[in-house]
Amino acid sequence: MIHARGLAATFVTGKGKNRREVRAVDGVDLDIAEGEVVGFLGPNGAGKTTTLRMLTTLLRPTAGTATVNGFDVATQSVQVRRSIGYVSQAGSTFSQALAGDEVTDHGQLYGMNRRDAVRRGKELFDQLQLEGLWDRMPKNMSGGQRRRLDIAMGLIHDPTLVFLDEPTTGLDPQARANLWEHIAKLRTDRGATVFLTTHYLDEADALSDRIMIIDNGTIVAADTPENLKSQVSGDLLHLEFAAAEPVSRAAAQLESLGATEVSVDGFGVRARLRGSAKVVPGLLRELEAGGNTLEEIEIKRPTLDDVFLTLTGRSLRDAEAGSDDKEGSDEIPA
Ligand SMILES: Nc1ncnc2c1ncn2[C@@H]1O[C@H](COP(=O)(O)OP(=O)(O)OP(=O)(O)O)[C@@H](O)[C@H]1O
Repeated sequence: MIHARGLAATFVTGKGKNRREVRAVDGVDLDIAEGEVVGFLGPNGAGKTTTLRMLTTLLRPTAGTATVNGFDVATQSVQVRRSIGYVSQAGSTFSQALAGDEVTDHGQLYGMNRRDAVRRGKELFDQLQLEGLWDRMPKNMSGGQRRRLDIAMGLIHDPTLVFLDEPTTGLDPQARANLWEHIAKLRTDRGATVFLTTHYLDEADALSDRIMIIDNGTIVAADTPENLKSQVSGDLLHLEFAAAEPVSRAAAQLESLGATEVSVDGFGVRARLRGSAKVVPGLLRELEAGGNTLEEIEIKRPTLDDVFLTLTGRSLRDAEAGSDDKEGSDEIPA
């Protein structure tokens, strides 16, 4: 469905001695199979949107190659565009037209006749919980409704591959959860392949079969959410005892089981342990057999933020806080 090799985009900003090159995407390889939902995760400015714009032919790569649905993004942009759905970060609705007209016009842009576009648009309004909003202007809709309208526009011509750029940014938690359901249905109900960018860890985790993490224009990891979490960092284990005596024994036992970051604090022991579900029951049995009373046990599964931290040495949230704003410059691929 999508194959890219060495995809790169360099922007030139400023003039004269202020001239600067920004390597927004720096040699990305991608292989996305039919029916996959792939989450493209990374902090602000990591290169997500730029990659997406190259794959959707909105931006010509500075280097590298990519095919989408079998079409070359550099030489067959018309075929690529006709075969995909694209929902941009900014949305594609003009506020002065009625929602139904926008969707219908969009279908006609893709070569549909008006009757088919209206029929298909109404079907999508039903599926995306936009019933009754056909004659409403998008500017009078809620953020979640507008985002669902954007998705209806992206789906009007029935694409099998859908690109969503930060679909839930700016929505409240309820509207986000609602949109997640609709995104999940793109695959389950329509068999679509979905490529979505996000900087929300929970969103990538909840929706994706596979996650690709991009940082500074380079892919730093690509795997299922579960594999990423289990390979990169262990579960965080916290055992709390009723007395001090068993604490050091438990710590030694954890170390012998391969735990890392083992630390003792009062009557408690903390450690990171891979595959704790398999190891902890035996450990508890041994501790109990030795007459050690456990007051509390807590096991925290690693999050994607732990994964990002292990890979880059920064938390995704810190990376977000420290990221540059967009340059907003002339868009000149170098
Ligand atoms: N038109 C442009 N001119 C100059 N630099 C640009 C341009 N577009 C993007 N960049 C820079 O390229 C880098 C990658 O930007 P990109 O928008 O792809 O990141 P992103 O991961 O999508 O971020 P966000 O989550 O904020 O959308 C950033 O440093 C950004 O400032």
